[in-house]
Amino acid sequence: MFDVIIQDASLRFGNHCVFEKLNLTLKGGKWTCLLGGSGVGKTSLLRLIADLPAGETDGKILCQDGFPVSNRIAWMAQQDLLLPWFTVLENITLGQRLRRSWADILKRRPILPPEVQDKAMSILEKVGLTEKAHVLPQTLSGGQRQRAALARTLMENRPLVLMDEPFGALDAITRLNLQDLACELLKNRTVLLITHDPLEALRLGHDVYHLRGQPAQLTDAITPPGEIPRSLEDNNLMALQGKLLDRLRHESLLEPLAGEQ
Ligand SMILES: Nc1ncnc2c1ncn2[C@@H]1O[C@H](COP(=O)(O)OP(=O)(O)OP(=O)(O)O)[C@@H](O)[C@H]1O
Repeated sequence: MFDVIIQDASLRFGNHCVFEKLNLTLKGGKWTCLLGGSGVGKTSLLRLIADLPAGETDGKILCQDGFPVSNRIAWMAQQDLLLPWFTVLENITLGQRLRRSWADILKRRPILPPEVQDKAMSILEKVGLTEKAHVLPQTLSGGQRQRAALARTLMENRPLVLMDEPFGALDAITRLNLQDLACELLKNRTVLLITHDPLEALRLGHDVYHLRGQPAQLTDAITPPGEIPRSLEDNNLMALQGKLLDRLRHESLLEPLAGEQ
């Protein structure tokens, strides 16, 4: 487990400075949650960490252990990005399929070696999708599709997991269940989760940040007490949610006022 240090990150699209000299440490093996209004720069920050930038960028992404961050990242998005013509099993082993070498192909090695297939089936069992391994994604519910996407993320077995509103489109109960499942299965990974839901951030985040303004800046971290996923019956959580909602609402009320001046 290693910290990921984002140092003096800047992003600009022409005259639009999204953020400038932004600093953030993702603690090793912990969940960092990021809230913020639409268009403030959350996804852009994720893309910058994953080295998928658009626009002019600056700054450094450092791993505490000195190794580069590339090849250590798994990504989970709001859209499950399952390929409709592949079965669930084929989808979750997509990375392994795409990384087949010419030698594997020329030597006619199986597309999925037995050990990869076993690992995939064991992950599908963990996310409760054993029965769905050989069906197409179109036959799955929204929650099942996101569980398949989580399984694909787990197949990649990367220490740093970047999640861009992965539960945003789900109903409240499915969302809570998937939050619990993700917490269990991503234990000891370093996770950066973007969400619009303060309760989700407070249930899952060891550190919760709010990105606001233009150029965007991070507020100080909120560090709710207790293990994650935190219980909904935790009074602390509800009190913090109230404060955070107030802060987020205050920001959205300020925006049109600033525009009027
Ligand atoms: N390729 C691009 N070219 C120009 N501007 C861009 C590009 N990508 C993003 N932007 C701008 O950068 C800003 C930040 O976008 P970003 O997608 O990071 O926001 P966000 O906080 O993730 O928003 P949301 O919560 O709505 O997804 C926005 O103003 C957006 O219009």
